[in-house]
Amino acid sequence: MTFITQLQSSWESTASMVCVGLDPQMDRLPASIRTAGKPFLEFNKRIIDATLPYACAYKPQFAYFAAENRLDELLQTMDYLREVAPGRIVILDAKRGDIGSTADQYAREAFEFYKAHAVTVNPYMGGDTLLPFTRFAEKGVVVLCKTSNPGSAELQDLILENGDPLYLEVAKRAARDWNANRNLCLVVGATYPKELARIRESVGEMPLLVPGIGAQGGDLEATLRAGLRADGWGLLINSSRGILYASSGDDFAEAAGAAARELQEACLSFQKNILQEAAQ
Ligand SMILES: O=c1ccn([C@@H]2O[C@H](COP(=O)(O)O)[C@@H](O)[C@H]2O)c(=O)[nH]1
Repeated sequence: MTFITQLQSSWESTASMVCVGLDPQMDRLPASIRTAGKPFLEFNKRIIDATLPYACAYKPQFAYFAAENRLDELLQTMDYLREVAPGRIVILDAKRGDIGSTADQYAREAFEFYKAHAVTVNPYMGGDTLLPFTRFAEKGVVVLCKTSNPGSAELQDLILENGDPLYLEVAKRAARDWNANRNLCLVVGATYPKELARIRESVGEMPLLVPGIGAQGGDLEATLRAGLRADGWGLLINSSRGILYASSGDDFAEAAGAAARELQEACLSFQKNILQEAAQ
């Protein structure tokens, strides 16, 4: 099954567009988990179990595991997700990008070693550096386009000779030139709904991974209005800290489940209103 088919099936079967970010940070884990033999794995398992009914996707962030020398726990988290969440999409957020020969190794790492359904990549070295990823035709390649951080305008909003900002050129090339295997998705921050609307207009039905809801303060309704497709899907709404650290106590898993549920319900409620308005 291709990534796009899997993603569509995941949206519809879970009735959710929520992607739970797995960004375990040692100093934010509850004391009872911090002392476990494999604290990141233990934490992730509890979070996954609690959020599973409300999530269509999970996004482990590579840096959190690498910084603590806990990549074995990332691998075990990936195994656990395959075991308990078979219908969910797993995106390895590693933001890879390098010359082709090295990118080949990054692609093998994401798809063969970690067995992710998709990986995030940085396109700013050029389209040739995406090929090692996109040649895995069944896998998803999630290309940074307009990122959520406050400084993303510094380079991504630079105006080109054709009058377009750079991020829009990236979106257009993704839709026109880089998507031969129909396996691309773009990253667009929820902190930039106007830009999100311009990107949606340029890329047709392409799925968009949208971080920035929760801890970064993105506007959920504006995001959905800007980016939902006519079928009511098309967006993966990521929240990491807003779900993982909804409570710092021993009730952290219940609190994470409640936060994921609240986000899922808010998405569905906005989705319903937006589709109803479009039908009028
Ligand atoms: O533009 C981007 C691209 C990636 N991210 C990643 O998403 C999560 C967001 O975490 P929150 O705690 O929900 O803010 C994190 O893993 C980032 O590395 C992003 O935020 N913006």
